[in-house]
Amino acid sequence: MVLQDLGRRINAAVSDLTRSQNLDEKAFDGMIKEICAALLEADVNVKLVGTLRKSIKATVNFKDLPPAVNKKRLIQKAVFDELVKLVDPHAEPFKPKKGKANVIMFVGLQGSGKTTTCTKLARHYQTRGFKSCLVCADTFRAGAFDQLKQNATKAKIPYFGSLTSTDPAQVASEGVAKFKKERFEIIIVDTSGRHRQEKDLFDEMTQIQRAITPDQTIMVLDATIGQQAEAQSKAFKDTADYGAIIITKTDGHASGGGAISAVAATHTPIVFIGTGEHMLDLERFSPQPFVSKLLGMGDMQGLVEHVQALKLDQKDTMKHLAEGVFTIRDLRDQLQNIMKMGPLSKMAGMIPGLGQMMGGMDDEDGSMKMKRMIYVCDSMNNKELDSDGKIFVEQPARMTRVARGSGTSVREVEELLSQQKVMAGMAKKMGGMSKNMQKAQGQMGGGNRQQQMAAMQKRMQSLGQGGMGGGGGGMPDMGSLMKMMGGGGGGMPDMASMMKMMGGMGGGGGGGGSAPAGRGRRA
Ligand SMILES: Nc1nc2c(ncn2[C@@H]2O[C@H](COP(=O)(O)OP(=O)(O)OP(=O)(O)O)[C@@H](O)[C@H]2O)c(=O)[nH]1
Repeated sequence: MVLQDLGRRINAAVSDLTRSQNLDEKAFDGMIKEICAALLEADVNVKLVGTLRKSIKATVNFKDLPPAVNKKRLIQKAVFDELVKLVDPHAEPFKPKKGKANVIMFVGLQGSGKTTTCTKLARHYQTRGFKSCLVCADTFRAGAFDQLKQNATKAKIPYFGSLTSTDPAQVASEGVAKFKKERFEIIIVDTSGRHRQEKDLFDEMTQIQRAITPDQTIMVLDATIGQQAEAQSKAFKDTADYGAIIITKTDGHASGGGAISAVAATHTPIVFIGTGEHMLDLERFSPQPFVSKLLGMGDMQGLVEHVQALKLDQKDTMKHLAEGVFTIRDLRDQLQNIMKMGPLSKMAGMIPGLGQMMGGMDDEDGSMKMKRMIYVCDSMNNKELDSDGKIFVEQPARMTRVARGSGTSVREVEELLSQQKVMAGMAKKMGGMSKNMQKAQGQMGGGNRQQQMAAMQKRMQSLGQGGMGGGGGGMPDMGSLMKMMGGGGGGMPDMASMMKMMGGMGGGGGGGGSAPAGRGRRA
C-alpha cells in the first residue's frame, strides 16, 4: 500500500461516514476502526495509533454532542488534527543564513538516498538564491565520487572530492575550506554509508564531524523501513548527534507514514521528504500541508513555492495575455513550463481535489503527449509561431509540412491548433478582464499583491478542506490559481484545459513515430 492509498483509505472512511444517512455512534466507531487499520497497515506504531483513536473519540465525544452541532465538520476536523499531531515532531530545524557559510553534513546508511538527496538539497537552496556546492567525503566506496560528480554536473552545482585520498576527514576539511574561501553559502558534505564494520562507520562520522564542525548534521532515512526508523535514528543519534532528518522514498511505500510518525514521536525535526528519484522530488516537510496532501486536499503553499522556485519565464505570455492575445508560441512556452514542473501526478497532488481526480493518469503518457505538441511547434517557422493560427486555415498545406517535419500527424497539428484557439479565446476574455481590473485598481488606489495572494490561498484552502468527506468543496478555480502563481496580471493558461487537452491528444490519427523525424525550420 503506497502512501497515497493510505490517504485515500482514510479519506474514504471519513467520506463514507459523513455521507451516510444515519451518522450514529456505531458508524463513527466503524470509521475510527477503519482509519486505525489503515495506519497499522502503513506500519504506524500501535501505541501511536491507540493514542490517535482515543483522541478522536475524546474530541468528538459523540454521546454528549448537542443535536444542533455540525457533526460532519467536527469529525473531519478531529481526524485532520489528530493526523497532524501524529506526524508533528514539535521541533524547529536549523535555518541557513544568507551571506555566511552554512556547512551541512549528511549521514545515513548505504542506499538510503544520501547522495541523491545531497544534490536535491543543494539544488533546492541554489534556486532560492544561496550559493551552493557539494563535497564528497565518501572515500570508502569506489564510484561514490563519480556518482556525486554526475549528479552535481546535471544540476550545475560546483563539487569537490578526491579519487585517490583514503582519508574522508581530510577530503571533507579541504573541500569545506576551499568553498568557504570562495564564499559559498551552502556547503553540503556527503559521507559514506557503508563500512566493513558498523563501528568503523560511526568512528568515521565523528572524525568528519570534528574536522568540519558542521552547522547542521542531517540524517537520511529510507521510508521503506517503516517504524524501524526510530531504532535506526537512535543508533545514529548516539554517535553523530544530528539536528534533523530527511526521509526519502516516501513515494513508493505507505510505510512512509510509519517512518514519519516514528521519527516525529522522537521530536526530531523532519526537514524534507524525498518523493522520487528526480532532482525536483524533494518537498519541505510540514505536518499540516503533508496531511492535507495525503488526504487529497492539496498543498497550495507548496505548489506556489514550487512554481516560484522554478523561475519560469512568463514575461512575453503575460504581456500577451494582458493584451488579450495568445499565440502558438505562447502555447509552446507554457507547455515547456509545465514540463519543467516535474511529473504531472505530483503537481496534481498539490491542487485540492485534482490529485484524486487524476488518480489513473499516467505521467509518461502525459509528458509524451506534451513533448509531441512541442515537436509540432518546433517545426513551425517564426511567422507561424507568432500567428493566431489562421494562417493554417488559409493554407492547409502548412499543416502537412509541419506534421511531416515534426514526425507527428496532421491530426495532432490540428489538435494543437484547436487548443491554441481555445486558449486564444480565453486570453481575449482575460485581456478584457485584466484591463477592467487595472482600471478598477487604479480607481481604488492600487492593491497590495501580497494581501491578494494571502486571500487567494485562504480561499483555496477552505475549498480543499470542504472537499474532504465530500461536503461542499469541489474544485477550485484553476484559472485564478494559475494567475496567482504567474504573478499579478495575466498568468498561465487554465490547468484544467491543459489536462483535458492532454487526455485528448495523440489518440489515433495514425503516423508519427515516437521521435520527431526532423525539425527543419522554414522561413
Ligand atoms: N523512489 C525514490 N528513490 C530514491 C529517492 N531518493 C533516492 N532514491 C534512489 O535510491 C537509490 C540510492 O540512492 P543513493 O543516493 O545512491 O544512496 P546513498 O545513501 O548515497 O548510497 P551510498 O552511496 O551507497 O551510501 C538510488 O537509486 C536513488 O535514485 C526517493 O525519494 N524516492
